[in-house]
Amino acid sequence: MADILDINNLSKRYGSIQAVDRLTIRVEQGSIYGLLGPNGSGKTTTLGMVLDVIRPSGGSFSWFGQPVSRDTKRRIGALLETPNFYPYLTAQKNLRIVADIKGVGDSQIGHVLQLVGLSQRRHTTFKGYSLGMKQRLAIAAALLNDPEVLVLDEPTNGLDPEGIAEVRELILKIAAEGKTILLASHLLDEVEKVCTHVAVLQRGELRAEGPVSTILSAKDQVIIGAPGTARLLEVVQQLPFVATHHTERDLVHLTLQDGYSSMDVNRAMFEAGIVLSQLTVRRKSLEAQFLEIIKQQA
Ligand SMILES: Nc1ncnc2c1ncn2[C@@H]1O[C@H](COP(=O)(O)OP(=O)(O)OP(=O)(O)O)[C@@H](O)[C@H]1O
Repeated sequence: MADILDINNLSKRYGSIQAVDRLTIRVEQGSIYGLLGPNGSGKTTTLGMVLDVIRPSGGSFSWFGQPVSRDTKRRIGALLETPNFYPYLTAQKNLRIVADIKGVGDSQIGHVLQLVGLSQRRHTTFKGYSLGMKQRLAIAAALLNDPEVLVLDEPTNGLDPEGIAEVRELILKIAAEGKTILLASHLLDEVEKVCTHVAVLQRGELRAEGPVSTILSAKDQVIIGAPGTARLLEVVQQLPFVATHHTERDLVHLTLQDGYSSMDVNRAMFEAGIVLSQLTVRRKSLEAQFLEIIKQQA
């Protein structure tokens, strides 16, 4: 897959605050890429830099293999904050104004209204829209120039559950049209439901990156104990299907590679002549997984 966006050691410092610290990520064509992190982790600053509205302190990035330019910007649709629409004009008229500003003509208006599910309400004035509809209209505006990439900052912020569901569905629909999407979110649940890839940020630093299915997979933890922890640990270290392990008090905590279960652990221990005094499986929530990623390197 071709790279849409390449970010290389990108940094931003505000006085004593290192908002983004040598961030390196690649966004592949066709992905829905989530920047996930708590408030203040540098998501908005990162989006601002790649959209050329915030000047980096260091590092570089390229869009479609090229430095940022008017040409590359034309291929990107972005929604960093809720845009101002005219409250007393209809959705359609508002989009006409945006199309005019973007210099793209009216040809896409019907299509984008359809895409965001507002065709039926195109003659309603903006002030009569719910927050969810307003957000969808804003996304429609960002799509007017038929961009290859859509960049969204916290796209469901402030919406009610129905609005959140609508916007998430819309993101998937836009991606299904072949567009690449880069979005920032502090909601783990959102990234898990919507994104194909994720970069976890904390205090401006990259903590984990990759396909959502591997980074945020909520793996079970197998906890085992036996008299003689040293020998137990020795055997654990030789098991090829153990993904991670650590010791807490006298117990060894394991995560296993896909396709293996506590039964395999039990069998392997038995074969090594170890009789386990404890074997427990702890289901790990996604939330716990995320907190662990952040905690690991804090
Ligand atoms: N213009 C600025 N001047 C000084 N510090 C800033 C500025 N913009 C952002 N920061 C600081 O940089 C850090 C990263 O902020 P940023 O807004 O990028 O994070 P974020 O992950 O998008 O968080 P949020 O979801 O709260 O917007 C924070 O500590 C923030 O206070």
